[in-house]
Amino acid sequence: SLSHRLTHSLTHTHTHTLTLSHTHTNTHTLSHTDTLHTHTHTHTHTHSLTHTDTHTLSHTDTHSHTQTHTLTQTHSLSQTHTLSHRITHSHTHRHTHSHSLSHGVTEVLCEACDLLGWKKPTKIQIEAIPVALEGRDVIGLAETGSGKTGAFALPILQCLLASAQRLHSLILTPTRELAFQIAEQFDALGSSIGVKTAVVVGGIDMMSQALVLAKKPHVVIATPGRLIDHLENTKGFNLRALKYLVMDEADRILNMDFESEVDKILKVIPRDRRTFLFSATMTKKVQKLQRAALQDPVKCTVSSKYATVDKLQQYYIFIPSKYKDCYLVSILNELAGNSFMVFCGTCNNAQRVALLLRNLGITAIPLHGQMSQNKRLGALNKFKSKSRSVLLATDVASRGLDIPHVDCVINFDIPTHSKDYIHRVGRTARAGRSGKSITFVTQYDVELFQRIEALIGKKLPAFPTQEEEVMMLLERVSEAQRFARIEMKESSEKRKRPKADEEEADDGEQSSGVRKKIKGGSFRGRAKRGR
Ligand SMILES: Nc1ncnc2c1ncn2[C@@H]1O[C@H](COP(=O)(O)OP(=O)(O)OP(=O)(O)O)[C@@H](O)[C@H]1O
Repeated sequence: SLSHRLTHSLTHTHTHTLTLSHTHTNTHTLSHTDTLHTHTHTHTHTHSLTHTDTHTLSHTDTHSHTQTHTLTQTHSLSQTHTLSHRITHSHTHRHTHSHSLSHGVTEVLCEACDLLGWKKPTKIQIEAIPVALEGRDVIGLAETGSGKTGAFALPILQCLLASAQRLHSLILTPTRELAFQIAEQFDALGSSIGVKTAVVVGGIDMMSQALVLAKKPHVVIATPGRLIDHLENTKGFNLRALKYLVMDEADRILNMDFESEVDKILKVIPRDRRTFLFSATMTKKVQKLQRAALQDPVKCTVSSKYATVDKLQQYYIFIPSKYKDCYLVSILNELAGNSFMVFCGTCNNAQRVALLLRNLGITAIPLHGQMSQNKRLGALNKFKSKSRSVLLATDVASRGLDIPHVDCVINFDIPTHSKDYIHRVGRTARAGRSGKSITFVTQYDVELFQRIEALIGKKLPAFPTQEEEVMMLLERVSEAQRFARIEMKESSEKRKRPKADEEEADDGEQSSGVRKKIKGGSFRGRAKRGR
């Protein structure tokens, strides 16, 4: 009965020769892969026919609706069981709401956006999605927090809907946390159509990742180093059938740090693929962009120059280097009740300042590259769930992390690369919310600060502080500094000892408890202007 229906449907389609021949061309190209994929694509072919057919017939003939259903069931015989099954669902939907497509995004994905509370597409999504759906390569440049992830995830999901395939897309990101976050967004948008994702990042057991990869997910989200590891060492894993490559934070991925990794990856994925580059700051160096091997890309630029978000109030304070800790404590105290991300230049300083703040009763937690991956995720989750109000981070957290409730970003150590400034302050004032940033500028940082102002094309106002009040904290901050130094020393000795339980720095939450030696309760309770 199946074949009968198929023939029937084909007959129908034959009347629409134009569309059909298009589908045929497609199949032809695709079948030039290995045997396994020819198999999958045969199904895709079937599906495409159905698609064309349904689309045309649905305006006139209700009967064709049922027909499509049966045909798509054929499709679900392929490996991609769940996805295909849901595809049926989406098609059925399309019949009932054939006009509620938005910017070319199909109904079922629009519904997933609705569930996330995305009422209308953001500017970059309006620009990039239709172009990506046309099958073009895209360079997407838009300010922080403007929904770039959705701008590349939706077209990929839609492509998967049209022709389901395992190991279909690869998203490269510079940091582990960002990889998890992107996977969450793919899962949220794609769960109703059964999309399977895998996160492949360092700091996590290779074996368990290999098992996940053996299940052949549709979308792999990876940091470059660990992906290479798997490409080289995990049997049966390859990306030879890849359809989409995305470089998120593309300027960073195309940077020197990832040079050899990216080159290796590009060698083992098909040339005949789509490539998307997205970032809030993009390299202008054509040479670097060429490395991504884009084919006639369309540039979707939403912000002119390196704009920071309108709803972000940016300040600086000019202070002597030796009083930085004191000013930090004073500002955290003055703006108590908010959530802060405080950026430090080194892992060591992030750790030190976290201990110092904790000694003063402020719920602070560090996040940096010398912590174990478990601790890193733990710290992020504690901050996300608001059980810690201050996250002390290095630039490992400056890009991409989407934590909606961050009210204030403090550049405790000024960023040495001006572009990092844009990414750091972009952790607040996301998706239309407002936020504040304060950059500490010491006698040593004037030139760097001027470079930042030139990059963003703005002169920043000074953040108002009362010097005398700040200085009143000096004694207590000095005491806390002293204890933090002792704790740092203790934990570094612990690490040096053989058989230390943890090789990497921990987050200090289980540290020696020196802070208990500082008498009295919480710092805030006693501060002059505390609230
Ligand atoms: N159409 C939309 N409507 C409302 N919110 C959206 C929409 N698209 C994305 N968002 C939300 O906006 C937030 C920021 O999105 P996203 O993380 O993709 O930003 P980004 O542009 O990648 O930022 P960054 O440059 O910092 O990486 C997320 O919480 C996301 O859920």
